Amino acid sequence: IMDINQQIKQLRDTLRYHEYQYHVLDDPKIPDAEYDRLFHQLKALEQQHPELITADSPTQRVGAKPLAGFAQITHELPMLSLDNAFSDEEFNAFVKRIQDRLIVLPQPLTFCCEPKLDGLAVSIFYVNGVLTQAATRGDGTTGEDITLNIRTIRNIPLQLLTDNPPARLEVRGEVFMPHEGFNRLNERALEHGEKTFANPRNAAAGSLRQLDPKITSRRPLVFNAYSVGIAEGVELPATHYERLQWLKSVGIPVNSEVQLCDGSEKVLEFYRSMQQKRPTLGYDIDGTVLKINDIGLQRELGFISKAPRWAIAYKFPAQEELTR
Ligand SMILES: Cc1ccc2cc(C(N)=O)cc(O)c2n1
Repeated sequence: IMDINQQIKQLRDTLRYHEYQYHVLDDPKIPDAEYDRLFHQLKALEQQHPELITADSPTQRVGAKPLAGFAQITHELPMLSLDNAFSDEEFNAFVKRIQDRLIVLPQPLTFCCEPKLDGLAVSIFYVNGVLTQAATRGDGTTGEDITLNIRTIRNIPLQLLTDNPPARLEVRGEVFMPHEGFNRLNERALEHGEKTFANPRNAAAGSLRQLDPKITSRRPLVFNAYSVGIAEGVELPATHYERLQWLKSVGIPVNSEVQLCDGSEKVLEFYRSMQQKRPTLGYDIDGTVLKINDIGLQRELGFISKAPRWAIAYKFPAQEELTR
């Protein structure tokens, strides 16, 4: 039979595995009731042996008491905004600027293409595989420390799923609120005579800015990573797409619509297919993000003041306020 430490470790590993299957691979191996049973088994063991509780245990998602305010955090690498395109012509002009600039022009030019999630950009740090800090994008240079609130988002792992974690890893991505959770939240707010949110983006922002993590914990927030920031003690792949796959392999959720497109014609096909799919996704997007896939080329192209030369957000035409 296992001693308490072994029982606790096995329960934690089992819960982390099932969280990964459910939140990252969308392929749960056990019913929710079984997951809940294991979770409460761990909770009970930890309550009997509080000295064995660790901050990265799956039970430690909700902070104790509300904060008085948010500390400021300065990003080691600025969190940049994206230049916009509003037409095929503007996108093609973006591609032409790249082709004119590149010393060696690969044929075809490969883009990593993704939906542009309409939420809030955040930066999450893992030190030796453990979630240690999270911040809002803020003005791109300085954001707010929302670590306690980020820890409550169920699809963000408190620990990377690898035996060989990087010394330091910064994951950047978007926190958003799917339509189903948004509608439920507003219905409940109406029933309790509380204020409702105008749209899922505002609801996500309001939920992340709560000083009480217990409130954030009750909000249906989801995170999808879109890039790696700081990475120390790990050899990252040479393309953006492979880096996203690597993030998935260590337990970080990545949007399932991300795909590679060779050449601008295929990119415009992706843009149109996302526009078609938009009403069926179950969450708000306001366009697509199209990036040069090769990291070496990204480096060669660099940034214009605030935005990268190697990426563009091709937005959809503004829609009259969706009657959801
Ligand atoms: C570099 C960068 C900046 C903002 C981004 C924003 C999104 C987004 N809102 O989905 C996706 C990306 O790949 C981004 N990439």
